Amino acid sequence: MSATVTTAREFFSLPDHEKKKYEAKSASDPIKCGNFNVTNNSNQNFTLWRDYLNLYVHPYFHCPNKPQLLREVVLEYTERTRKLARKLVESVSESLDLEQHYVDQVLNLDSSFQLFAANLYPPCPQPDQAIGIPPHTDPGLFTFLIHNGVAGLQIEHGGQWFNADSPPGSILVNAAEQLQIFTNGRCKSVRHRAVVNDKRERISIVVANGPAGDAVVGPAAALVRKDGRAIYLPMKYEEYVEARMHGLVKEAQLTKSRLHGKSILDEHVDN
Ligand SMILES: O=C(O)CCC(=O)C(=O)O
Ligand SMILES: [Fe+2]
Repeated sequence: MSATVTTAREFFSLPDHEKKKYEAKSASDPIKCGNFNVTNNSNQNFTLWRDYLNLYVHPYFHCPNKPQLLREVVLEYTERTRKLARKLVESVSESLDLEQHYVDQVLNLDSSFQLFAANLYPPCPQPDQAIGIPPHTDPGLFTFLIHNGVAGLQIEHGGQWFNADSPPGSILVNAAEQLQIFTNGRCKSVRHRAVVNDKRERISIVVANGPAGDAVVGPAAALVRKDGRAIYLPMKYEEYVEARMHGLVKEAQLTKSRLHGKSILDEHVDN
């Protein structure tokens, strides 16, 4: 885990012309880096303070060639975390009495869509007027987060923000949006944000573990029968991710789906 943090940090230290090759051109580039160090963009009145590197790592693996060790380290970390994510999904499903076969068939985790993100938050001279990442929930089933030992992650609970800094050597696990949808609202995706500080640079490594891109994710049939209704609309995961990315680009519509311009996580009532 520490090699992953260190090597990802080295990516940000590469000369600009190396990083430029991977500068985000389109939201769906499999390798993209950039920064959000912009003031007053669109509807926000605070500065976004973050450099990032985003990689699609499964089912197809994409990674810059430099720094030298990055490929090897990201490959190992993402393979191992994929196994862990699978175990967690299986455990949750088992606890909800869902058939293993059904879960495999619907989510198709052999082809799971996995995203690796490195976030770099440089020390910020005015941390109370900036934010690393604004409040959001993550796409996917489970998100795993590790960091370089500097505090910054906050989690919302009951309308309040709490520091949620995991101890060194541990992986913080957040339930994400498709888990909420699949469990028909039983596992709530965790709203979180990253704050910045004026003293120490912070690095976080986030792995978003989703179902397969072509999996149509809606509430599990057995849970819908039990609950008498599906509270979310089904949607193909890759379409969801794409729609969401456009939301991210516009900064305004974090979880808006294309479905009637309605957030897929807004409760959907049939009548
Ligand atoms: O850096 C953090 O603590 C949070 C990062 C995060 O939420 C994300 O990349 O989705
Ligand atoms: Fe997140």
